[in-house]
Amino acid sequence: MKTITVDNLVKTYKTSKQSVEALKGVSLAVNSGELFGLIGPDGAGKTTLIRILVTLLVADSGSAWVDELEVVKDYKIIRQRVGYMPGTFSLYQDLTVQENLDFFATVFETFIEENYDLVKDIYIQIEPFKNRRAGKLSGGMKQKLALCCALIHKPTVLFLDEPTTGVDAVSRKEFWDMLANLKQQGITTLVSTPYMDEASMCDRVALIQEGTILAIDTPQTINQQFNNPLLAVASTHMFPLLNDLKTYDQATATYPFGEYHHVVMQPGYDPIRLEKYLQDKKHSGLEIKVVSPTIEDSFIQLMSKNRS
Ligand SMILES: Nc1ncnc2c1ncn2[C@@H]1O[C@H](COP(=O)(O)OP(=O)(O)OP(=O)(O)O)[C@@H](O)[C@H]1O
Repeated sequence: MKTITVDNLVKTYKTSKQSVEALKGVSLAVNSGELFGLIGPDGAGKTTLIRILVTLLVADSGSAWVDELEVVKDYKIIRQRVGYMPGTFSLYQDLTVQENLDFFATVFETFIEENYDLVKDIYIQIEPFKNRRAGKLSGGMKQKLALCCALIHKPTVLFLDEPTTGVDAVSRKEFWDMLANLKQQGITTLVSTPYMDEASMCDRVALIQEGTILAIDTPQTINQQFNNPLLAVASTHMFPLLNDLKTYDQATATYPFGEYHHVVMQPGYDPIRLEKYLQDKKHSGLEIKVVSPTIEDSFIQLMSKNRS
């Protein structure tokens, strides 16, 4: 069963100076119980799509359904069924943790105790700070409180807009563990993120760029479509190395990747010729190794194909 269906959505923002086509005919479907990632850089259209699905924004054309309800016609019922965590911290900074929770529970005419099983794991982590004002929490704790508030009425579908942006690595990991737990409880989640490495935590992902979906599949399947040889290259001077690799005729793409530069090579490239080329350019401490593509490499390839 599909819990979210998006069919050819178009949304253009018009200002007096310019017109921005934020969604250029986006279609996708999220299965019931799925943890679905919407992955894309800043400005890709993630927030626009989520805001249409949670009924806060109306598309110019196309249609969308959440929990088999149409987003424009059935907006009132959808608002009761979904949990939504916007990208910017949207809780009351001057209220304490407990007061924020009580407030959201009251709005949805429920009590924390009523759906305690659902929020228990998260609530336990924020409980020690329950008398602290929300504005004084760390980034990771703010995210946990916002997630708890979004879950308080036991939604069937959860929409999370960049919940891990600006959050430290440990809190990011904890957050994804919480999402995996919610999946066990049958909640369908659509989560957006600019971090490509987070794709591997999702059942399926859609890669979005400039309002266009470039791929929708499991992270594994997307990765299998990367079929060029890939090298990781390092030397003592990484910046000139990057420039020299970019101008090498058998390299189709070069980009910094952790401690190395990743270089996508043409099929049948000559490894000895590459090494000689870099030695002639006076690079010392050269390290060249063949590596397997990560999901990030696959996304970078898909995005550069879309741009060219
Ligand atoms: N209210 C608005 N008025 C004009 N342009 C807008 C408005 N909201 C978004 N945009 C533009 O629409 C495009 C898509 O923005 P959107 O916020 O949906 O992207 P995003 O993937 O969520 O990225 P971000 O993380 O930067 O929010 C961007 O070019 C953005 O500048």
